[in-house]
Amino acid sequence: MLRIAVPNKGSLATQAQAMLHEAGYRQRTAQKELIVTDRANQVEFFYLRPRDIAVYVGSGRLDAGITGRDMLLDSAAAAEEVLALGFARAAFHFAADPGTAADVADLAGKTIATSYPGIVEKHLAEAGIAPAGIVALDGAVETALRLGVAQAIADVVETGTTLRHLGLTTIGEPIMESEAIVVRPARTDPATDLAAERLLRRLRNVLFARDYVLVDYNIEVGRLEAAIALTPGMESPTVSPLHSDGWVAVRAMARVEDCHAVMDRLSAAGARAVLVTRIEACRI
Ligand SMILES: Nc1ncnc2c1ncn2[C@@H]1O[C@H](COP(=O)(O)OP(=O)(O)OP(=O)(O)O)[C@@H](O)[C@H]1O
Ligand SMILES: O=P(O)(O)OC[C@H]1O[C@H](OP(=O)(O)OP(=O)(O)O)[C@H](O)[C@@H]1O
Ligand SMILES: [Mg+2]
Repeated sequence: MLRIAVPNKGSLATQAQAMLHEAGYRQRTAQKELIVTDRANQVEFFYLRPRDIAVYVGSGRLDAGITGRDMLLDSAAAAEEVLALGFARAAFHFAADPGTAADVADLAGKTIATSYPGIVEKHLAEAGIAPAGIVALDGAVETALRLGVAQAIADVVETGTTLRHLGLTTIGEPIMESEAIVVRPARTDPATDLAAERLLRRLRNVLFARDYVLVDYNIEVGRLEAAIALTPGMESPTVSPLHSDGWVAVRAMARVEDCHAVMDRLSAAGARAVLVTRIEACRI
């Protein structure tokens, strides 16, 4: 049975579980369920702290897991990113009180608080910068500055609200861009490769189904080519005859973010009954 790690709390948990559910897997119905067996799909799900997931997967005890790219890098586990999932997007930044450090080089000799000491040590070592020390904290690291525990921090920044509330400013470029990812062990067990590939294929198709819609419309044959130029589809649109002479029905896939602009242009090009339908599930 394939053994998969799923985040049990925090920014990743809800969306990771929703995605697996959309991919046709049984997910837990109560927060206290720590292991769920999906017999129909031959998969066992282990609900773990996101920070521990790369470690379990890297050790080979679990065959795959969902975690954050920053957490994978911080853990230095023998696990590899195999699919980016596009949610829990955040940047990882140094920050401090305004005026205390203009650039990352100014962090030399300063104490830095972070929940990601692995990322920070690696980044500073590569840049040849020696901090006075790194204080590893579990969370709420921004507060460490106010309490005088450190002179700078390194933390996840999404909207920047937390930094703004404390009057802090980022230093230099982001250390990295993170998002939810699927990780697999660097050395996979060949016995689970097929089942893991099936899981990845399902997740890729969930992403696809979210990104694309089906566009249907009727158009006069004489205007077909102009309309098809607006909806080229993935391979080629389906064109079917209509009962009324001289008209055809067209079906094509389009990117969800483009669909309203495409609908406007189709209407202007003479299309009638322009309909957009969400894709419930697919295998592309
Ligand atoms: N505000 C945020 N917006 C988007 N992604 C975030 C945010 N905070 C954290 N993340 C990302 O989510 C992943 C897990 O971080 P999260 O903060 O949920 O874990 P945690 O700190 O262990 O949990 P908690 O904060 O609940 O104690 C990381 O990859 C991180 O980059
Ligand atoms: O830029 P923002 O949108 O404000 O988001 C960033 C904040 O979100 C995370 O905190 P979280 O809620 O995970 O708490 P934690 O620091 O205790 O992990 C992160 O550690 C930052 O503090
Ligand atoms: Mg957090």
